[in-house]
Amino acid sequence: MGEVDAAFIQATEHRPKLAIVEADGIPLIDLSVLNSPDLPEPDAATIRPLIAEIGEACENWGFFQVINHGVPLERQKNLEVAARKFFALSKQEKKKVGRDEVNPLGYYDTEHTKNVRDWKEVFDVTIQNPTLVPASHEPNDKELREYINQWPENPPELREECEHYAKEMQKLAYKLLELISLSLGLPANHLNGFFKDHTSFIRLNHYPPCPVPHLALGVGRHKDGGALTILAQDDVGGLEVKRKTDGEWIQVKPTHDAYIINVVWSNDRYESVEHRAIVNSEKGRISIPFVFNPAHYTIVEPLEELTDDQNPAKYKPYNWGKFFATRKRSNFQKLDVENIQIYHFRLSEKFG
Ligand SMILES: O=C(O)CCC(=O)C(=O)O
Ligand SMILES: [Fe+2]
Repeated sequence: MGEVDAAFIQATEHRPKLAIVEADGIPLIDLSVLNSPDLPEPDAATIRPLIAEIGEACENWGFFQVINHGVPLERQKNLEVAARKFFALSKQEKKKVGRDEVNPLGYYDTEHTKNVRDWKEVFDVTIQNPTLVPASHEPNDKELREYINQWPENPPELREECEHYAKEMQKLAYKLLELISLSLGLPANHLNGFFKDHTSFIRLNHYPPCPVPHLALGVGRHKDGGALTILAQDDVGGLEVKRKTDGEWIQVKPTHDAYIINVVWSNDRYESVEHRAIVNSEKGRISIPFVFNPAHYTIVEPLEELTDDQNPAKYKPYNWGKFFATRKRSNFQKLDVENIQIYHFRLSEKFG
């Protein structure tokens, strides 16, 4: 292995099989009925089949892809090009916008997932600039801190491309939230209140070619922490999703002009799914998650409408900002305990 730091090496059971598992991919859902300029506002009967499809995809997979989503392709492509230019700069240039203990936005190349180092570098941007978050994870500390974007000098267009892209992602996120609400039998705007002062962000992921793709991962297995992730990937491929039915890792093949949607919340009715990214020895890869998060003061708890005697709440209420602050803190260093995850807020099985 020679030049590869042992911090990157996965335990045997987590190493990727590089042979592709041939399997039905995650569901592909066509949103054209929402976006066709020829149609008037879609009425309930027109979108009913779409809602059923979304409900099924969430229930069976927790992941799905959308096409004809209304986001102009050039928004994504332009951001990808700008991201590649940024990551091609020298380490020294990139570290000028490096993240630190005070401001976790910007460039970072030593993230660990489950205590193993990821074979990647990232650039994080918040959408509401500045974003307010709790200064510490201590429950009684009410102090807030501002996270502020750090823009590199080069490429100069990175900022504008991120901002354009963020606008499109917000539009798509609200559409998806409405569809998801409807698929849960709730009014379309039911979830919007949670996202009034949302604290969403965009991450640019770059996975450089890796000399030991059978031993390391671009990002180790994890569940996303926000409410909803909208992920764009380039045409290299590497995303794998753990299939619920048998625990097999399934590749999400890159699909032209599609976004991958990962639904994270809803009292386990729709369970967030584990996923990871594998790397390869030849090609660098870019992926761009947009993570839709509520405001820091939001108390996240199972919706009353989704709980009853038969389906009691499976999570304790928790403060979103404190959860986020704790997670950010533990992402910084290799810790002896596992990084905080949503399931740490799960009530014990006897309530579940
Ligand atoms: O690169 C990918 O396809 C997945 C990235 C991811 O899961 C993440 O950044 O949370
Ligand atoms: Fe993820």
